[in-house]
Amino acid sequence: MTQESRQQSATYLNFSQRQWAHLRDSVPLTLTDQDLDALRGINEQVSLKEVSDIYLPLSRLLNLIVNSQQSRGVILEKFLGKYPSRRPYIISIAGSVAVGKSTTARILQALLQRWPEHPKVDLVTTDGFLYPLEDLKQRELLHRKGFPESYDVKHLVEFVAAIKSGEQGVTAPVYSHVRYDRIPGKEIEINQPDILILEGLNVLQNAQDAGAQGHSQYVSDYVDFSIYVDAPQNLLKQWYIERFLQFRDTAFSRADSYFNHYANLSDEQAFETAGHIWDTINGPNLVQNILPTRERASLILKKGPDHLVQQVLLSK
Ligand SMILES: Nc1ncnc2c1ncn2[C@@H]1O[C@H](COP(=O)(O)OP(=O)(O)OP(=O)(O)O)[C@@H](O)[C@H]1O
Ligand SMILES: CC(C)(CO)[C@@H](O)C(=O)NCCC(=O)O
Repeated sequence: MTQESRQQSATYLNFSQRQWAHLRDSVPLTLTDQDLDALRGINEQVSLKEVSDIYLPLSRLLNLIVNSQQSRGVILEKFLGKYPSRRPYIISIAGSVAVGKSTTARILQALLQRWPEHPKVDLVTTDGFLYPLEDLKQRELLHRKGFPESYDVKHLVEFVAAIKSGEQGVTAPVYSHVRYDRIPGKEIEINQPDILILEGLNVLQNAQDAGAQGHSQYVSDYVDFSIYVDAPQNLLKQWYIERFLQFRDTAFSRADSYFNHYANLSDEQAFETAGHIWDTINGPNLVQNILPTRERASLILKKGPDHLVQQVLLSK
């Protein structure tokens, strides 16, 4: 047994893909045609078998956990004589660049919204809290994009704290992968959701991390349930390069794309360029700042080839 699997078996219940898929059987869950259309719109590459084997049991688990928090509200109501103010349940999704955090987050949002008890599920990515590109350039942090120092952590924590305390009209900047920067003047407004899904590289970071020190509070202080999407590093690099090649043929050719000059790269040049960005930025960030936070997660989804989840680890 490796040190990694020994550590994980001490703190996590370990399910194979098949064992996990069975856990949805106890409550029959069916998807309507409308649900299926919505899910296909999220990412055509995700198979519906994957949705029902992996994400439906996960949405069932989350539904049970959120309900238990709502029951706690009822107990407090009896004790206090009034229902405590609404506090959104916060689920975070962490993991490497290109592991599929956004896709996982959007699938979960769609599935959780189907449960009658908590229809309002909002989704925010921490990408919006990266410093603007100009600031990153001035501070010579462009080659550190995604590292802890490239985020406005104070702003991010204030945002999450305001949502958790039940405030209305809480806003966040919006990031665009095409522009490679936040969109000037554009904001997302969050209004007392039942559940907030917060997705980003840095959501499990805290004061123990060398690169993330110097703050009095962290996002993880406000998170109720955390998910880490995991995959072997060779696959992550491959997925990053594949996405880069896809973008070269689509988004990069847009006039407002930061990577517009990459649109005409040959296959070989694009492969080289993406591999270099991975080896110099995203790979080192994964090893130094993201992977060390994995075992803090309440649940780990371990992916293999084709993005298929092969193992699920649930914190004991
Ligand atoms: N479940 C899945 N099945 C098949 N392909 C997937 C799945 N999830 C993600 N992908 C593909 O993997 C790539 C990365 O996915 P996504 O953009 O969701 O990752 P991310 O972790 O949010 O990345 P980033 O941090 O760079 O924004 C995309 O090309 C996407 O189409
Ligand atoms: C925006 C982040 C940091 C996270 O999603 C990432 O996609 C990124 O831009 N990384 C920097 C290196 C690169 O261009 O991939």
